[in-house]
Parts: sequence; structure tokens; C-alpha cells
Amino acid sequence: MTLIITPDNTDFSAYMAETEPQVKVMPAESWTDQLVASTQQAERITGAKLPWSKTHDLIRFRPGEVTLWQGINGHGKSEMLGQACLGFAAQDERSCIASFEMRPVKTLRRMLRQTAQNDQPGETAARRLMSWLTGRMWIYDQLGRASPQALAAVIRYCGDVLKIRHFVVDSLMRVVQGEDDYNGQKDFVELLCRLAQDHGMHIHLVHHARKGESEDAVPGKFSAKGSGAIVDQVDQMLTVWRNKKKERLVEKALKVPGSSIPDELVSQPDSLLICDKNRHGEWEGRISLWHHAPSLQYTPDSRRIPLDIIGSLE
Ligand SMILES: Nc1ncnc2c1ncn2[C@@H]1O[C@H](COP(=O)(O)OP(=O)(O)OP(=O)(O)O)[C@@H](O)[C@H]1O
Repeated sequence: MTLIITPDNTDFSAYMAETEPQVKVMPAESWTDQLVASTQQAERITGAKLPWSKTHDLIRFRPGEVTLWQGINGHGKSEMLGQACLGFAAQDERSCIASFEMRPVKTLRRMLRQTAQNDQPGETAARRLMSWLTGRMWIYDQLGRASPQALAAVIRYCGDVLKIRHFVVDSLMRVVQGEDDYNGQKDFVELLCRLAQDHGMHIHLVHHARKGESEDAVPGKFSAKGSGAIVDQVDQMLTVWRNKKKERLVEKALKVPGSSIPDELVSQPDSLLICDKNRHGEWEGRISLWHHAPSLQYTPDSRRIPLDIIGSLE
């Protein structure tokens, strides 16, 4: 089974057509079993988890939903999402990454550092990762752009044939050309919501945020570029924000010979993951994360201890 899927090695033509809507009018009592089951798992939060236990009761990724991952350029959206997909793999949930901005080997190299927990992983670590990812992760190899229809065919194929549970689209602007094509953006996000529901998968859609006055200001719900319908339609919205002000202050503090980083700076998060919209959960708020540079991992506290993503599962 190949890890990298391309139009050259996979025939997506059978998946181009939209399926006919199924009969959706049903008697209310046909949901009896589901309703009864829901009373037995009241308050139980379901869905795939992020790698950090402090997020488990707050953010989840359920089948049939779409999460928008927004952030300013270079603030770590792709890297954090890559780590999240490794976490999904560790939960035995299959992912497919469609990154139109990064070659598959670069995406995999980041994951190699994240799983090896250092910046010099060798051949053994690379082979171990690839063997562990077999049956857990796929990459759609398409740099540049894809049309919404072509991408939809890939998603249908991934749902039907590969039984993918998490599909990453990185990023929206690579599929809908034109920042002011508001109708195109609305239609595309609507299509993703339908595909997520039809195939019982979670779609993670990466999107750029406007910088605003400065990168030091955390982007909010209304900072997403393009149409307001993007945020309106998704189930969940997460913002990845990098604390560049801290990076500048640390650099400045370390310029003084013999100095160390002041405690109040150490305890400040390197990045925030902010939940601004959570349609099926109650929690909205900020999660502090610290970036471990050698492994490119986000870690849950200022000790910056990378997680053993593969080892703990073998
Ligand atoms: N808190 C942080 N401290 C230091 N480096 C960070 C931090 N967060 C992210 N980075 C680094 O920033 C770089 C950019 O990350 P990434 O490519 O994931 O960003 P992005 O938001 O997806 O960017 P783009 O929108 O341009 O695709 C990576 O090299 C990553 O290691």
C-alpha cells in the first residue's frame, strides 16, 4: 500500500461525481437507539485527541466535522497539525495530508524530527517512522494548486477506499484562487462540510489570518482572510499564534554576557492554540504550549520535554 497518492498512481475519476443525496426524511423514532445511547454517555466528550493531555477535555476532532486552523504566515499551523496527525496515528486513526505548499518529503522530515525527538535523526529512525506510518498515514502529492472538484474526488477516494478519518487541506487559498472570491470560498467550505459528513471523517482546513496591526496581536475570530462564511460554516475554529515578542525578548536578554532568561519570560508560552468556536462543545479559550526547537514538537509546559509519540505505543 503506497503512502503517497498522486493522480499518476491513483485513478480518481470514479470519485469525481457527487453522490445523490440519500433519503433524509425519517420518522423521529428511528433515532431511538441513538437517543438512548446519548443518555448513557451524557457529558462524555468524544473524538480524536491532541497529543497533550491537558487538552483532552477541551478540544476533540469528531467524525463528520470540519475544523478551521487559522494563523499568520509562519506561526506554526502546518507544524502543529503535523504533530496532531502523528497523535491521531497513535490513536489508530488514519490521516491523509494534502499540502499544496510543501513537498511530501519535507512534511515527513518534520515528522521524523518530531518522532525521533531530536534534530539529527538517522536512517534507523527514518525507517522506524515509515514502518510505523504504514497503514496510518497517506500524503496527497500535489504541489501548487488543486481545483475544489479534484480535491473532492481525492477526499471521496480517501473516505471510501483508504478509510481515512482525518483529511488535512493545507491551505484553502491553494484551492480557491482569489482572496476576494467570497462565493468560491463559501462553496468550497460547504463542500468540505458535506464531504466530512458523507464520509464520517474530520476535515482540517488550514487558512491564513490577517496580520492586523502587528504579529504580536493574537488574531481573533474575525481575523480570517476572505469570506465570513468560512468561519460561519465550520464546526470548530482553532488559531495557532507564535509568541514572537517573547522570542525577541529572550534574544535581547541573552545578548548580555553571563545572563540567563528571566523566569517570567521562561514561563510565558511560546505559542498559543486558541479555540474561538466550538459548535458541539462548550469550551472556548487558550492553551499554552512551548516549542522544543530540536524536535520541532510543541510541548505542554515550560520544561519543553518532547513526547515519545511512537515509543509509547509499540
Ligand atoms: N513558538 C515557536 N518558536 C520557535 N519557532 C516556531 C514556533 N512556532 C513555529 N515555529 C517555527 O516556525 C516555522 C514555520 O512553521 P509552519 O510552516 O508550521 O508555519 P505556517 O503557519 O504553516 O506557515 P505558512 O502559513 O507560511 O504555511 C517552523 O520552522 C517552526 O519550527
